[in-house]
Amino acid sequence: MSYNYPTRKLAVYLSDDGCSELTFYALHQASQFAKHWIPFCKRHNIEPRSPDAYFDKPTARPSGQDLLELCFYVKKLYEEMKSRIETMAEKGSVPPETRSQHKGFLQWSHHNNVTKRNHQSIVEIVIDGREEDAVDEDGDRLPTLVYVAREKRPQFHHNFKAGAMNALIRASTEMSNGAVILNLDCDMFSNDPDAIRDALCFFLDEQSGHRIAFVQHPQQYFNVTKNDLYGNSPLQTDKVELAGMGGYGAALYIGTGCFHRREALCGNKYSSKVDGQGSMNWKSNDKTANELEEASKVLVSCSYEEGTQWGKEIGLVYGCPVEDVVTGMKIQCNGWKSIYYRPQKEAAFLGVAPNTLEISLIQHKRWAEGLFQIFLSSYCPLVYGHKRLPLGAQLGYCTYLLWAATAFPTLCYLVLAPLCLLQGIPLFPQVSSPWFIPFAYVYGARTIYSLVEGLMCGYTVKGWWNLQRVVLLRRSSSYVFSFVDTVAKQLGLSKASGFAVTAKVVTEDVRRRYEEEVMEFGSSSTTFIIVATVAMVNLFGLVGGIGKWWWVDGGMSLMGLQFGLCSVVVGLNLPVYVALFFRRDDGCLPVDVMFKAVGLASLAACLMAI
Ligand SMILES: O=c1ccn([C@@H]2O[C@H](COP(=O)(O)OP(=O)(O)O[C@H]3O[C@H](CO)[C@@H](O)[C@H](O)[C@H]3O)[C@@H](O)[C@H]2O)c(=O)[nH]1
Ligand SMILES: [Mn+2]
Repeated sequence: MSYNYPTRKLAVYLSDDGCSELTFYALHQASQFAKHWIPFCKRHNIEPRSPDAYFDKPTARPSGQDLLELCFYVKKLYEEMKSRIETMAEKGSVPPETRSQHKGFLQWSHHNNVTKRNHQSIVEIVIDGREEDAVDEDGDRLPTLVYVAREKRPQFHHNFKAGAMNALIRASTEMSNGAVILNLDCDMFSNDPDAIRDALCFFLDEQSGHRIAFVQHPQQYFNVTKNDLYGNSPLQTDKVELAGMGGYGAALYIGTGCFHRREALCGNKYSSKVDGQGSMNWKSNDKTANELEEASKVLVSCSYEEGTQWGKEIGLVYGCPVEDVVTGMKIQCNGWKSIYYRPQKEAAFLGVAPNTLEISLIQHKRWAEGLFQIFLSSYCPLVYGHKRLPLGAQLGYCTYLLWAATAFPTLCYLVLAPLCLLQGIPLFPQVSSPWFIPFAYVYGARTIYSLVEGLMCGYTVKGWWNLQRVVLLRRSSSYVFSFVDTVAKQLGLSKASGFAVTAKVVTEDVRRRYEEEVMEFGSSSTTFIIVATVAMVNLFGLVGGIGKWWWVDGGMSLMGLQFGLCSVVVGLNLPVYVALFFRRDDGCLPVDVMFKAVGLASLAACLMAI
C-alpha cells in the first residue's frame, strides 16, 4: 500500500483461502495503521516499507530528534496493533464489541456457518479509495483495499493457488481493472518502494513494451543464512540460468514477485495490431462499494467457472502443482515475451525460505512432481512449444521439468557404486587405463566449473558444498517420490496430489538451529529413512572397501573412481552421520531411524554378497 505510486491507481486485494475472521480482523487493523504508516514512510523515505521488516532492522533509526520521536510513536502504534492481533489469535475468535467495528464481520455470524472448506463468497472493500474519508493522516488518498475469500464448497474442487488467483483476477477486473497485476505470496513483503515504477518501464517501453506479458523478479528470501544450509537461494540459478531464459524472452513465471499484463494473463493472444498501451487505463467505476461487492461475490463463487475457459485458456492453468511455470509458458506460446528482472540495487521482494530439511524436501517434492507432470502432459515444451518458443527456451524449460528424472541415475551412483565396491565389482575403468581419463575429466570439469560459477555468483565455498549435499538429498528422496507419484498418476493408479502448503511457523529451538546452520531432521519420516540408509550404504562401502582392498596389490587402483565417489558422498553426508550417532537435541535423527538405516544398509550389503 505504501509504494511510491499514485494511490488512486493502486488497489490491493488480499485472498484468504483459509476464510478466517482473524485474518479479516488483522486486515482491518492494518487498514487503520496504514493511515499513520504510509505518510510516515513517504515523507521520510523509510525503507523497507514493511513495518515488521523495518522495525526489526537494528539500524532502523532515523536521525534527528523530531523524526526519532515520530518513529517511536509509529513503532508504538505498530506494536500495539500487533499485540491486539496476537491476543485475538490466541482467543481464537473476534468478540462482539469488535465485530461492530466493520460490517464485514457479519459474514462470519452464526447463521452463515462458515468453515474453512465450506462457506459463501466474501468480498469486503475495507478501504474504498474513491471515498472522501479514505485519506491518511496527511489528508492524502489511500489505496483501495479489498478482502476476498472465494466461495468454497466440498463438492467443488478449489484448485488451490491457481483457483485463488483466478478468483482474484475476476474480482479485480470488476473493481479496478488495472492493466498490470502484481502477484505476491502470503509469506513475502515488498522491499523496494519503487518496484512498480521500475516494472512499468518494461511495459511502457515504446519499442518493445507492447509485447511484454510479464516481468518476473527472482525469489529471494530474507531468512537465508550465510552458507544457505538448505540451498534455498541458488545464486547461479538466479544469476545465470534464469537470466539465460530471460534472454530468450521466455523468463519463467515462478508464482510470486511477478507483474503481469492483465490482458495476457487472461488468455489473450499477442497481436501486433492491438495497441498495448491503450488498455493501460484505470477503470472508472460509478457503482457503489456495495454494488461492487455483490457483483464480485458472484465472480468468486464456486460455480462461476463451470463451463468456462477459466483454468484452461483463461487465467492460471489448473491441475498442476506448479501452476506458475505452466501458465508462464502458455502465455509465451500465445506470442508474448517475458522479462526476467533481477535489479542490482536490492531485492524488490523478500520471502520466507523453508528452514528445516523436511519442509524444504516437501517443497521440492511438489515442484519436481508438478514440473515432471508438465513434461509428460500436452504442455511439454518440446511439443507445445514447438515453433512457438525458441529451441533454447524449450530446452531451458526441460532442465527444470526433468528434475524428477534425475532421481534414478543419482540413486544408482549412490547405491550401486558403494555396494559393488564392497563386493569388489569394478564399475569404472581402473586408474591406470586411458579410459579413466574421460570419466575423471567429466567429473572433475563439472565440479570445478560448478564451484567457480558458484563462487563468481557470490557463494561461499561452504555454501557451494551445502548445495551439493542438498541436491543429493533432493534427488535421492523428494525426486524419487515425485517420479513415482507422477508416473502412478499418469497410469491412473493414483489420484492427483494437491498443493502441499509450505509450513511457515517453526518453534524457537528449530529457528535457533537454523540460524546456527545445524541440519534439522527430528522426525522418523520415510524420507529420512531413505536419506539415512543411503548414507549408511556409502559408509559401509567406503570402510568395507578400504578394509578389503587396501592390502591387495592394485586393488585401490582397480576401484579408484568408486573410492573417490564414495568418499565424496560420505563427506557430503557428514551431517547425517552426526545426526544419527552423535546429536542428542530434538533435531537429530531418532534412534528408530538409525536402526532401520543400519538394518536396511546391512541387508542390501548381504543381498549383494549373495
Ligand atoms: O490452496 C492454496 C494453496 C496455496 N495458496 C497460496 O499459494 C502461495 C504459495 O504457497 P507456499 O505454501 O508458500 O508455497 P511455496 O513452496 O513457497 O511456493 C512456491 O511455489 C509455488 C508453486 O509450487 C508458487 O505458486 C509460489 O509462488 C512459490 O513461492 C501462498 O501465498 C499461499 O497462500 C493458496 O492461496 N491456496
Ligand atoms: Mn512460500
